[in-house]
Amino acid sequence: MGSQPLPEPVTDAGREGLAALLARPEHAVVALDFDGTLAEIVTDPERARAHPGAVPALARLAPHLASVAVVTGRPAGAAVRHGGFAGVPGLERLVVLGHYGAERWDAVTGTVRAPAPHPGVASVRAELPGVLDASGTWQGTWTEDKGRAIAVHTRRATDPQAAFEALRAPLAALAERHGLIVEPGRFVLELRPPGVDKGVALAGYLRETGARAVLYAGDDLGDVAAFAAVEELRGEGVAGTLVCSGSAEVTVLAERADLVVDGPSGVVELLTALADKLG
Ligand SMILES: O=P(O)(O)OC[C@H]1O[C@H](O[C@H]2O[C@H](CO)[C@@H](O)[C@H](O)[C@H]2O)[C@H](O)[C@@H](O)[C@@H]1O
Repeated sequence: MGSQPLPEPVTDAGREGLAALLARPEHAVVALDFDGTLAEIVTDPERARAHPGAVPALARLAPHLASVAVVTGRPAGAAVRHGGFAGVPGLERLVVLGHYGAERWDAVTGTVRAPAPHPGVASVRAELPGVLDASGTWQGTWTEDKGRAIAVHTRRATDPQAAFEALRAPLAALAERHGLIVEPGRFVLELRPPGVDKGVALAGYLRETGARAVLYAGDDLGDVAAFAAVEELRGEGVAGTLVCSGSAEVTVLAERADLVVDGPSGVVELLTALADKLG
């Protein structure tokens, strides 16, 4: 069986980023979003699982690198569970930055570090049913209580886009009343504490590891902050490659990416190609 061909970034910065990663992988971090990047989008978030090729590819790739990190809006423990990341040979140093960086799971300890919960979440939890009722009947709208944040999903609503648009303003007002922000995503509006995002989380982690190169892959609006952080870090001499896990639902990342691949299966092909090159 031959090697998986390595796709070529379309930008100079992306080509430089990939070349730096391949030249000195021990100084490189590969960081990836979970839903829509490592896992196919499904209608029920509880049923999301890492693409079957994702963990095997990461397990081959990670030993060559400074580190692999998953940077997700999910609670860190949920991402570990849905991803099947715990106890995998090769992923002994994996880190999951959950809740947009508010939580952290380290494979080396198997534990989650998290700050005290924001008090606004409990108030939002109490008021949300009333706000949803007052916003009209969006049949199929569904609430995911993530403990430190609450996500209102419209993917299963009769008109997902209309429900998303109609709920945006009332949920923003509810969040603001209690010191939270709204994080919009793929047919989801998440009410969560401010102060951290994927860019802050990723930049902090790259500084901690002393990485000189990073490849970041994402698919959704929450990943824009991570893209911006990588763009900024290029100015500080960290080589960066930005990968978009492409979908018809979100186009903003594709416009900024050095490389667009075909959803999670394309991400897995890329990870496999990198592992083949470094193996
Ligand atoms: O940062 P991510 O790893 O991309 O997590 C962001 C949100 O992902 C999940 O919702 C998305 O995936 C669901 C399962 O495929 C899908 O049904 C939903 O429409 C998507 O928005 C998750 O449920 C959220 O909690 C995450 O914040």
